Amino acid sequence: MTTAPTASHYIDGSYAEDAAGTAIDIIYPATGEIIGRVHSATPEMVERALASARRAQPEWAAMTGMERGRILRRAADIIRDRNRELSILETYDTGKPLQETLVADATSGADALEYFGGLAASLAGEYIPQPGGDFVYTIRQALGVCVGIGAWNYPTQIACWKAAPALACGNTMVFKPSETTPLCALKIAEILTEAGAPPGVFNVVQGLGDVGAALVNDPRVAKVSLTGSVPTGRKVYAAAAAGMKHVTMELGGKSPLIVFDDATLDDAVSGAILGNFYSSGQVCSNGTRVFVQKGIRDAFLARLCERLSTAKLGDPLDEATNFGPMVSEAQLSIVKRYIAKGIEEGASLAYGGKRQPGPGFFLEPTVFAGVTDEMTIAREEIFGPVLSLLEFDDEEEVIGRANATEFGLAGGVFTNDLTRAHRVVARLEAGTCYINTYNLAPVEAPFGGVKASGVGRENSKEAIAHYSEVKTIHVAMNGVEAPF
Ligand SMILES: NC(=O)c1ccc[n+]([C@@H]2O[C@H](COP(=O)([O-])OP(=O)(O)OC[C@H]3O[C@@H](n4cnc5c(N)ncnc54)[C@H](O)[C@@H]3O)[C@@H](O)[C@H]2O)c1
Repeated sequence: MTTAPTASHYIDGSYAEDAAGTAIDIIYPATGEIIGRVHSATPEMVERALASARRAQPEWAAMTGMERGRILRRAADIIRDRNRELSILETYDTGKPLQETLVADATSGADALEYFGGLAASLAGEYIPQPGGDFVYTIRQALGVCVGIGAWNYPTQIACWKAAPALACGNTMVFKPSETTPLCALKIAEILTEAGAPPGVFNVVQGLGDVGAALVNDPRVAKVSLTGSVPTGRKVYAAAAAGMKHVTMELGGKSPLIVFDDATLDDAVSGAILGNFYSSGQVCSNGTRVFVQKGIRDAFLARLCERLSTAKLGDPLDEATNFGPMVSEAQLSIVKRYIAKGIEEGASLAYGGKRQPGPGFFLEPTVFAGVTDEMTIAREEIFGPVLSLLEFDDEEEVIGRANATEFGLAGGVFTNDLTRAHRVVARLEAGTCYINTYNLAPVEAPFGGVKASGVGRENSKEAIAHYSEVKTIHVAMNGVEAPF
C-alpha cells in the first residue's frame, strides 16, 4: 500500500498541488521514517478552496435533504467497504495500533456520515399559530461556508464529525487537518466525491496555524469548528468573534475519574486504562486525574500495574499490538518533560516512565501515585500515556477537587451505589460524564466541553443547531393595521 498522497490538497472535486508552499514531511511515528510529503497551502490555494466552497454552497443547499443525505450515506458505505485500507492509513498517519484503528476511526467517521445523512431529510422548522389565523413558521437554513480545523489524534474521525453535520445542513466546508497528520482527510474528500458530492462541497487544504488563521479570518466563512488545544481555541475563538462567526470549540481537558471504594475493582481499572492509555493517552476526554478512595487505593494501584504489564507495545500494524507510539518526537518530548516534572515535584513513579529504545516515538504507559492537586501533572493537560493517581476520603471533598480546574470536558465515576453515581455526575462540571464506564463517544450522543474545554457540541441532533440557522417568517392572513 502506498501512503504518499496523490497531492497535498483537495479542491473543487480533485487533487491540487502547489509546490511553492512550505514542505511538510509526513513521519510514520512507529519508525520515525518520512513516508511522504505535502506542501502547505499558499494564499492562492486557500483562495481556490474558499472560492470553490462558496461557489458550490447555494446549489448544495438547494438540493433536498434526502438527496444530500443519500450522498453522505453512500460515503459511509464506501468507508465501511474500505475500512481496512483506511485504518492502515490512519495507523501510518498517527501511529495508533491497527487493532484500534480498525474499530475506532474510519468506522466512527462512517457512523457520523450515516447518522447525519439519515437526519438530513428531516431538518425542518416549526409552525406557530397566531391570533386570527395569522401564523409564524420557521425554516432551518445552512450557514454557508464552514471551516473545519483538526487535531492530530483522530484525523479521520475529526474530519467526518465536522463534515457530516455541516454537509447535512447544506453547508460546504474547507477542512484543514493537523500538519502532523495530513493523510486521512484527503481520502475522505476523495470518497465524498466518489459518493456524488458536487465539486467544492468538501475541500482539504494543508498547512500550519497560519493557514488555519487565514481560513478563520476570511469574510466568506460563516462558521469555524476547531478541535485542538485550549490556547489555540482562544486564538481561533477571538478571530471568529471579530467576524461575528459561529464557532464550535472542541478543546483540551484534564478530566477526573473518581473511583469509590465500593466500585467493582476490575471495571474501575478497565475504565482507568481506557481513559488513560487508549491511543497512547492522546485522547482529549481522558480521565487523567484518577481519584481513588483510600480504602481501595492499594488494591487499585496493584491491579492497574499488573494489567499494564500485559500491554503489548510494538509494531502498530501487527494486530496483536495494543499500545502504539506517540504521534511525534515533539509530543514525546512534551510528555517526557511532564514525567520529569512529576518526579521533581515529588510524585512517585509507580509504573513506566521511560522511552522505548529503538526507532519510533514509543513511551511506556506511565502511572504516578501520591499525586497532589497542586502538582503540575495534576493541573495541566499532558496528552500522553500518563495517569495521575490521587487519593480522597469522601464524596463532598472529591467533587470539590474534581471541579477545581479550568477544564470541563469529561468526568467519570465508578461506584456500585446507584444514587451516589447520579448525585456525583450531576455536580461534575463537565460536558460528558460516565458512570461505571469511560471514553465512549457514539455519534448519537452529544459530545463537547464546558469551561475552557469548549463551546458547542458535536454529534447527535445537538450538532444540527451548530451548523444551521433558524429563520422566522411572520404571515398575516387578515390585512395590516397601522396607527395612521
Ligand atoms: N475536545 C475534543 O474533541 C478534542 C479532540 C481531540 C483533541 N483535542 C485537543 O487537541 C489538542 C491536541 O491537538 P493539537 O496539538 O493538534 O492541537 P493544536 O491546538 O496545536 O492544533 C489544532 C489545530 O489548530 C491549528 N492551528 C494552530 N494555530 C492556529 C491558529 N492561530 N488559527 C487557526 N488554526 C490554528 C493547527 O494547525 C491544528 O490543525 C489537545 O489539547 C487535545 O485535548 C480535543
